[in-house]
Amino acid sequence: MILLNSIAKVIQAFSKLLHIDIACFNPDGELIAATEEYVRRKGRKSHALFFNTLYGHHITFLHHPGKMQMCEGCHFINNCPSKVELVQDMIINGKKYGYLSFVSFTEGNEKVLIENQEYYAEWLSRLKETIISILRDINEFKVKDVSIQLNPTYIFGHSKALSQIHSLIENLKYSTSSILITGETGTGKSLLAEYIHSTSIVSKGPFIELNCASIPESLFESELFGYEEGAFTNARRKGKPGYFELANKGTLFLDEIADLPINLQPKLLKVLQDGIIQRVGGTSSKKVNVRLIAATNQSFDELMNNKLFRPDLFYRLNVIPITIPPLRERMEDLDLLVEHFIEKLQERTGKYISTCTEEYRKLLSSYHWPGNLRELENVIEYSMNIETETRLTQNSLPAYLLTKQLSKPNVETRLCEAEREIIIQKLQHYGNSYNGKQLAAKDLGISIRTLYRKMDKLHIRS
Ligand SMILES: Nc1ncnc2c1ncn2[C@@H]1O[C@H](COP(=O)(O)OP(=O)(O)OP(=O)(O)O)[C@@H](O)[C@H]1O
Repeated sequence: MILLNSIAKVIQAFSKLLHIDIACFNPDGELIAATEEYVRRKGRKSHALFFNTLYGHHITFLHHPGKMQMCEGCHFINNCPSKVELVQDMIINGKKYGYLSFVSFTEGNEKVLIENQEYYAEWLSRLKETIISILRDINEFKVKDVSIQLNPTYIFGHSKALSQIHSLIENLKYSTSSILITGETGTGKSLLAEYIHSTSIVSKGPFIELNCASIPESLFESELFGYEEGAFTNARRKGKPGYFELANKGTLFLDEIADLPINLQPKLLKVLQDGIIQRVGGTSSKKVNVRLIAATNQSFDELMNNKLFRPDLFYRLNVIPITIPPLRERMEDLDLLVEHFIEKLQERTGKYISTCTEEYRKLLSSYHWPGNLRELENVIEYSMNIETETRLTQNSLPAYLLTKQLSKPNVETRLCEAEREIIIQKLQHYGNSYNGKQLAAKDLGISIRTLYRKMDKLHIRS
């Protein structure tokens, strides 16, 4: 759904030149850029299973793909809108960059592609080289291309809190002030950040997302600010742009900002104040124009009390604070969200169920949703997969949810809930990064492996 503006632009140019549709996928089979027609016809589904069958084939020619045996396992089996596809692995020196596909959806184009296979295969190879050279410069799979997700669907619902957030965002259309989004896990902070970008004055620029919890501390500075050639051992020739440079004239979304190492915080503060960055190992400076949105599910009061977050940076980020309440505090929005997720998941599950029974709805509304919207979406996806009726019924709800509804919690359930709360508290305190988990495990007196096992069992997101 996101990103790589430069790849999207190259794809548009090749598509215009060759009069065909084009799609580009990452090594996991997720779409990272495509022509609009491709997205309209085939959506943004992951093609992981299908591509696995193609790995190592170099260029594969698919005529009426939905009917081919090798398409077994693909969502579009027997119902594929593509007439012809020319697919190529993007592999260089054994490193997998993903897949590229030239597609024709019309009969006229189908004929041209079949008759000129070699010509198109040559262009496919050229496009592959161009894209790989871009991907080498960008940490591609953390970056998202807004150019093909112009309108992330954000459901605001009828609750007072969400209506207020909606009006605030309407008011912010022409602003590039920093925003700090807080809220429990799964409340929709990342989606809201994308939505704010897509409705803002910088929406034509890139939306670059960086999860601060996923980057090793030693790489933070070079990831944020980039580096020059020779800055350190293994540095790339010609250096590499950092996230600030990539987000120039657009939005930089720093997710899990509370995990930003304390020694880097003054550097971030400085860039936010003067808009000037200097690459690691570089001597010259560059002015960047970046709108910053940050998000966290941790409490800043606690972090600041424990001297893990600098108050000056907090105030600089918190110019416009937005707090998304947990789902259990805005159950008025549940119906709308259920409808939205059912519709959203039709394609993925291949079930064209459009609603649920009253009983199903009631059971959902009496649950407390610790995982918020993410958990709700997962429950609905589960139900849609196993439901045999034309509406979602209570029979398709996951067992854990039904047990919680039908019986009073027994001692074991209560213990699990207490354990879950304590672990979540510790993770909020120490952060969700690997280091944070190590500290949390130490504090709890368990090994990190036991912590992971418990997180898995108690459905705590790692
Ligand atoms: N208002 C909404 N309308 C529609 N879908 C939503 C909404 N809020 C969240 N979702 C969906 O719920 C899921 C979780 O949302 P998201 O990843 O944005 O949450 P988050 O708060 O950033 O989570 P975390 O803190 O764990 O990173 C996503 O699939 C997202 O699309």
